[in-house]
Amino acid sequence: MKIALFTAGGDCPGLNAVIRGVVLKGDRIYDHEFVGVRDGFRGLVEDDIVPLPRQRVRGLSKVGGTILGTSRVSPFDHGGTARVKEVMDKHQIDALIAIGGEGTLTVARMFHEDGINIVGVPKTIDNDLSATDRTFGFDTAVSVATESIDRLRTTGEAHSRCMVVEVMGRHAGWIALHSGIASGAHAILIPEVPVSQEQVCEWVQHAMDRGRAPMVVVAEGFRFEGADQVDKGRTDGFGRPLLGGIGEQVTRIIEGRTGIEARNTTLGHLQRGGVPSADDRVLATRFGTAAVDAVSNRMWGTMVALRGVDIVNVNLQDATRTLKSVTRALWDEAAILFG
Ligand SMILES: Nc1ncnc2c1ncn2[C@@H]1O[C@H](COP(=O)(O)OP(=O)(O)OP(=O)(O)O)[C@@H](O)[C@H]1O
Ligand SMILES: O=P(O)(O)OC[C@H]1O[C@](O)(CO)[C@@H](O)[C@@H]1O
Ligand SMILES: [Mg+2]
Repeated sequence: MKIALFTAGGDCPGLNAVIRGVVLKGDRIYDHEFVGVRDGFRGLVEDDIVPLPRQRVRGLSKVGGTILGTSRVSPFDHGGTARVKEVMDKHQIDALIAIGGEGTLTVARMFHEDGINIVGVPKTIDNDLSATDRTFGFDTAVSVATESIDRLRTTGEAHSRCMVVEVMGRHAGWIALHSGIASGAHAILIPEVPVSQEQVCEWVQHAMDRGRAPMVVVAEGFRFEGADQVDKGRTDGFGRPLLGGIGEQVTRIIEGRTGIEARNTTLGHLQRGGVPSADDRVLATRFGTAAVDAVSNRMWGTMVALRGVDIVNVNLQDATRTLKSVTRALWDEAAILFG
């Protein structure tokens, strides 16, 4: 078979390990031919296709980013499935492997419904896909955030300041929850659990009174009780608001209400860049080799997923139905130690 791979949506550590896993197993076991699509859906509608021989994927499992490039371009603004079929026919491509988050996989489901042979691989640092126990990229993002918080803690302690850290995650609080627990934060603020300004200041004051430099981890999608999400006033390539700015707001509120000096650090894209962790390399490689099995078995309209220690195949229809959110019970477990 001739198979085209593409990566779409935000990049994340491990994408190259998936590409390597697909191509090496596909070449060795099935004798498939591979091509790469440049910049996600942009390359698919603009016919930007490059050869992807096994030599091209050598040593890639430890390399961050994606050798294919990515974008948030929508295929439906540029001819949709009809155009994609045209490009596939021109290159005699039998099947697509879509590596992306919930947005990309939703489009993959639509392609499948329109008769395109496609298999998905879930990725995102946000870990917000319900059909898989974990997505690769998340472990690396949590490690980067945790190391950063550890560093902020020593400077916070030196100055007896409250340090606020804004982390990514879009509408899910997974990165905040995990990095906050790992670093022993005095408050973890997530989109799933709005809390009041009074409560946050009470935790900060309590930590200060115990002789600690208060550490607050806030997810970009958090909002105070009764308030709206804070965004940058700009939109992404698909017209959705870019989240960010809540860390600065939390910092000003803490200073204003408690008189404790506070500083905000927004980690931003540092969480997505650089080398993938060992765990993410392993998961991404396993997803890649399983995806090429799924294509070879013509399991169109499915994606690979982690269940326990096993890699399984799930229907894209089920996989894209709901986001995976942090439960109140999980947050409550962490909240016992706040303040
Ligand atoms: N419901 C949809 N209908 C049509 N196109 C969509 C839809 N959802 C997403 N897309 C297209 O797919 C692209 C990739 O999706 P998105 O930007 O949500 O990233 P993702 O794959 O979810 O990854 P991540 O969230 O980790 O960045 C979008 O920019 C958009 O062009
Ligand atoms: O790379 P962009 O377009 O700034 O998007 C940032 C968004 O992408 C993610 O990093 C991954 O979905 C989110 O956590 C964040 O809100
Ligand atoms: Mg998404």
